[in-house]
Amino acid sequence: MGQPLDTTAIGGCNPEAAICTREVTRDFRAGQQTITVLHGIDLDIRAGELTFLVGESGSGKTTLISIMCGILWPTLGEVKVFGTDIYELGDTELVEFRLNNIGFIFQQYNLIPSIDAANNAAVPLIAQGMDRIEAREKAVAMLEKLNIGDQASKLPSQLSGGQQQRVAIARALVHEPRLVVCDEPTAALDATSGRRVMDLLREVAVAEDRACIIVTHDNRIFDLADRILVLEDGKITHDGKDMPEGH
Ligand SMILES: Nc1ncnc2c1ncn2[C@@H]1O[C@H](COP(=O)(O)OP(=O)(O)OP(=O)(O)O)[C@@H](O)[C@H]1O
Repeated sequence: MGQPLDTTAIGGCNPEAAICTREVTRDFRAGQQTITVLHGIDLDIRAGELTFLVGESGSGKTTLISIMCGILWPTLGEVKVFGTDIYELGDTELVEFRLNNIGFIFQQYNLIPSIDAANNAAVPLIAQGMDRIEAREKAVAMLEKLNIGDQASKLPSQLSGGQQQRVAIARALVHEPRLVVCDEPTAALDATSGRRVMDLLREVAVAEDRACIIVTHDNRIFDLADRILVLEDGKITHDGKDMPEGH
């Protein structure tokens, strides 16, 4: 943990890096103008660590994690996830790669309103082809770990915001993906529930062959990071175990 990776290996990417970005740039069109949101990001995310990505609103955090998990194409640059150059994959292969390797927790929970909490949490397992009863059992077990097992049969509309967020977290973790990417996973939670979510992320998402990236503004959990990256105006300006002075 904490050792700098040798970035001079194969194509600039160390084969041991869980995620490797090289010269990742992302532009958006705004009317007649082009705005560059990410400026040539070079990063190696190590397996076995909780990596936090922090930065002011608009600094590009969501854009960067979306690129890292295969849902937003970079304008330029290369992204490897566990050695796979994800933007070189065909559409179907990319969907399959995401399904089998990546769990997302986004700020919008995107739960399916017409099915209950357990079936929402079971979605990745069912998409992978698991029998529905077995998938539901695993989903309920994950909801129990998040302390909302008693809400398993409720529709999303019958749950509080924090409970809906935990269903979304259960859905992201239920298939034990190798990469878990979270945008503000504790923002809607009280301190105790937030700690529980972080404990679960460490349990499920941190292992020798797994990686976890968390975008957060929540200074209650900064002490739980193994590594903190600060993004300012689309550039990484800090990379260390602790927050930089003045933040
Ligand atoms: N689809 C888009 N079209 C145009 N501009 C966009 C688009 N997506 C993001 N942007 C712009 O890119 C910049 C970075 O946005 P991004 O959401 O990555 O920032 P962020 O650091 O995650 O912010 P926050 O903490 O508020 O979520 C912002 O100026 C935003 O307006």
